Amino acid sequence: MSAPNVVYSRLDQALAEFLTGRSGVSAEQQTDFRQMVLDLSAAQSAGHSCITVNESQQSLLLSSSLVSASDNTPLILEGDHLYLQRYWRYESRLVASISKRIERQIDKPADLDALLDKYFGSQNEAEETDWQREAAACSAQQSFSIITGGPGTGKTTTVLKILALLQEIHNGELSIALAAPTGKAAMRLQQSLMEGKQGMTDLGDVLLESIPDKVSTLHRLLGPINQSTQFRHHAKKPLSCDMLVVDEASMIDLAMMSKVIDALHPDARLILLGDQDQLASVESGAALSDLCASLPQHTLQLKKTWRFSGPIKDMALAVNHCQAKQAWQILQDPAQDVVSEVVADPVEHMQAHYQAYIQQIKRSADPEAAFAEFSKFQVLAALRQGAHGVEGLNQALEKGLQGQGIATHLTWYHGRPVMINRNDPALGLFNGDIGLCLYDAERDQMRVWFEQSDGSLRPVMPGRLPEHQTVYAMTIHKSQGSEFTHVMIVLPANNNPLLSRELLYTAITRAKQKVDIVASPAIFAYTVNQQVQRQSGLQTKMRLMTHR
Ligand SMILES: Nc1ncnc2c1ncn2[C@@H]1O[C@H](COP(=O)(O)OP(=O)(O)OP(=O)(O)O)[C@@H](O)[C@H]1O
Repeated sequence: MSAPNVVYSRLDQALAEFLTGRSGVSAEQQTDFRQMVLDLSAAQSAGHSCITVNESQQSLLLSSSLVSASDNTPLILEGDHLYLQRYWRYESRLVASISKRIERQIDKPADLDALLDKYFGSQNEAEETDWQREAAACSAQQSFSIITGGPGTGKTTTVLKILALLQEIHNGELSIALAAPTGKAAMRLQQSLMEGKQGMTDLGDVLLESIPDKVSTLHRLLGPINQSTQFRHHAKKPLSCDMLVVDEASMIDLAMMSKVIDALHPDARLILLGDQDQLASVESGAALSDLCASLPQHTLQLKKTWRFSGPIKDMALAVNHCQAKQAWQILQDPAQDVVSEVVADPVEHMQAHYQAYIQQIKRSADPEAAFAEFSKFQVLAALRQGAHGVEGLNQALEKGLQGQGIATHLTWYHGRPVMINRNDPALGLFNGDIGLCLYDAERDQMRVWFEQSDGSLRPVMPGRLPEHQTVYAMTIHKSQGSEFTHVMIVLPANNNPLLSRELLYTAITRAKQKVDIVASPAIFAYTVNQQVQRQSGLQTKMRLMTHR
């Protein structure tokens, strides 16, 4: 049976036709076979790694030569989970390499307790547990660990101390690599590490220099091969580092997670940092939350928030704990204006808050000043399409800006903000990077400016940009790994299966100072009550593997 409201893409249909034609099942079974492939293909696009099939479907599937329980057929049936071979392999490889890694015991370093005291202070039994210290103790003795926690819980601070502590143990000889899934996330981690290191000068130059602060994207770390989904580094040609730290790990999809772990030397350590309550990756899999659930002894959750307080934190917690009524009350609370409902027309609200940016670019074409204004406010929409989706909001805003003399009828106009949608390592641009198009009067040229990881700006000619889109509004998915001073969150007017608590939580936690929300009470409550359920066999496989 097909799931309600599923629209099958042409790719789903073509795959179903192709496989059914070669399935070898009887004519009367072909309709059911085709339906299963359609559902599997659509599920994949929706982020699931597999679908669950009942017993009679299993016997039908096993009567086809295209289905087996091992890896040499296009479809794999493992228990009641049906996979496309590729995703089954990613899951299996990931489980096998993590299992090998966690079997490796690291002896407790002799001076570990003293070093933990040095970096985290001594832990008195009567005091509440210092989870940062616990995370460090865990990571120092395990070759695979996950440190999770909401924004501002000290993940970066903790990892910096862990790196210093391990370098002390290893006489500064560990080769450490740092990475994040997107350019933006890499840049944020790099900035936090540089700031953190400035506060640790008493460690001495030699130790500080052994802690890297250059962060690369996962793509760049693995070494992309043009026109291919393969990388230069893999199990047979592993990365040379002794230790890898990956931030924003909730954004890593199953395929990438499997490739990253494959590319690590079997003796290398891995620390994943992330917030397991955030949205899972856009692609298939919810690898971080599956791994956290499967490996509690390797997962440390930081619980105390150091940066956030007040209504943004209260709102994020209420949403995360599925307390729709409390969250709505915070939104309506007249005693605070940090988190508020937008009652005006969303496009007018948006236009009003982009005024500072518009006035800035009218005054000058200085890219630094333009970025400073642009980064103060960002619209995050739940959906791509529709009047309240990214496309509708961007179009309506551009139309409004024409009245202010901004030439938005042109593709490239002075002030157009764009977001890159595809990695272009040769050009040094990555999915999620934001550029501002500014008119250079001296050259009589439009140039698009991008921030680099060291904070400097560089121009690129518009014609050279990889796939991109206008970005006054961006999807919440695209905002992962970024922070903005003030965000405006726009939910659609009608219920939509893409709405979820994780989506809203991710959007709220992007804001540093202020959150405005466009939503009816009913849509808001619906969103808070919906939870993303991703079908995957990762937890089952991990359980089986670790209990062998
Ligand atoms: N144990 C601590 N004592 C005092 N301040 C702390 C502690 N841990 C973290 N902080 C402070 O809290 C702030 C947030 O820490 P940090 O950037 O490490 O959090 P994070 O979890 O990495 O945040 P994000 O998810 O937003 O990247 C920083 O200013 C940091 O100095």
